[in-house]
Amino acid sequence: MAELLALEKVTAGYGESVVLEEISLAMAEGDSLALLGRNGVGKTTLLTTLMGLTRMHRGDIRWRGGRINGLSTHRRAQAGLGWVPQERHMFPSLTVEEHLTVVARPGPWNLKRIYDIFPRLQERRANMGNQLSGGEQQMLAIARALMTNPHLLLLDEPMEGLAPIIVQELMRVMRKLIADEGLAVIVVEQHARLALSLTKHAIVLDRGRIVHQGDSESLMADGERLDRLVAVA
Ligand SMILES: Nc1ncnc2c1ncn2[C@@H]1O[C@H](COP(=O)(O)OP(=O)(O)OP(=O)(O)O)[C@@H](O)[C@H]1O
Repeated sequence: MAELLALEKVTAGYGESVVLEEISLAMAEGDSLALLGRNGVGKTTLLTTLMGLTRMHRGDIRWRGGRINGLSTHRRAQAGLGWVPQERHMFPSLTVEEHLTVVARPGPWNLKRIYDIFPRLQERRANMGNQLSGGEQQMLAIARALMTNPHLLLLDEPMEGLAPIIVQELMRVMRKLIADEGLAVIVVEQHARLALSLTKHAIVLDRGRIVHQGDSESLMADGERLDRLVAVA
């Protein structure tokens, strides 16, 4: 499989402060990566660095063969990086359908396919952004990123604060996206086992450095190691 994304010794942070140190990783087209680690170790910062929102001190980011270090967030989104931020960023004055249509770009994902995969959003198509439950907002945040027809979806704690039944529904959708649609994803998750069950590969960060890199299945099978690395309950 062709290389989709590669980070080479990326050191990045905010202003003078360094949060990520010497991060190197590579993903192929259609690959899926769980990004794990305790609170505050730099997982969100890694996603925002991919989107060009932090200060890169050193290193290179390669995207589909070209260096993108200097590209703006907007250009990265145009190049196929789809970001679903933790805060979801819904607009109170737009309907569900407007959230989806304003960002639409040509490609396999369109309104019909989005409504097929998220029937709940079709039911809510005329509701405003501030009239949605937390679960519906998360579905809309993912759907909106899909409407940009990304080559890689970056998901920042998609399950956070959601009821178990909604988590199940989102897991079903994400499994479909990854396994059936072959969409490449990076998923940051506090629920390590959920993220590992979805993905092929896993990375664990600690204090801004990669402390484990391997396939998700073996990390899942080694519960003791997993608990030690991410301190899950
Ligand atoms: N905008 C910012 N400006 C300065 N420092 C920041 C900023 N955002 C995050 N940090 C710092 O960067 C470090 C890593 O934070 P980050 O949010 O990337 O971690 P995380 O692993 O995603 O944690 P969490 O699971 O709590 O979201 C923390 O020390 C945090 O205080």
